[in-house]
Amino acid sequence: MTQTAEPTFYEQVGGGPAVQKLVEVFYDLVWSDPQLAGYFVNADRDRLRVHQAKLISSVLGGPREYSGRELAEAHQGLNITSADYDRVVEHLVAACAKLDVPQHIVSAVGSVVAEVKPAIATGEAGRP
Ligand code: HEM
Repeated sequence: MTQTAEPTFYEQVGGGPAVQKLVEVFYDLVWSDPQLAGYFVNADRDRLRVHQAKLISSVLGGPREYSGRELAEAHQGLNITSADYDRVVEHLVAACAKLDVPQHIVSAVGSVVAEVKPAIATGEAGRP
């Protein structure tokens, strides 16, 4: 008996090279945004790209090899505000649009991103 599996989102967007390109375009937008650049002054950008690509690929049903820190731990102490979080999500959506990621996949990623917001955007209360 054979069953044709639906291609995963990972396969639908074009696999590893497409995810890598997405991460590149995404961080180009984030890092050149004066509203956000300050957060990344001390960040190891190469490691960030690698971990983000693995995380996105796993979210899209690709190889699950994310080995970075838990998101709450990775962003702890950065005091990321809700507005800045939303701004990063805008850049992620813009990067998806630029690379013609199908809308149903962008929506699915958007849901995941909304779910993890409380773990990442913890800075509001601490802001002057
Ligand atoms: C949209 C949801 C987000 C996801 C999925 C995400 C994902 C990640 C991942 C996978 C890492 C790497 C963790 C590691 O290397 O162990 C990371 C680190 C980091 N993220 Fe995010 N992130 C998000 C939102 C944000 C936002 C909104 C900001 C700032 C405005 C931000 C700033 C940073 C910084 C500065 C680091 C590096 C921390 C360090 O090197 O110590 N992230 N993020």
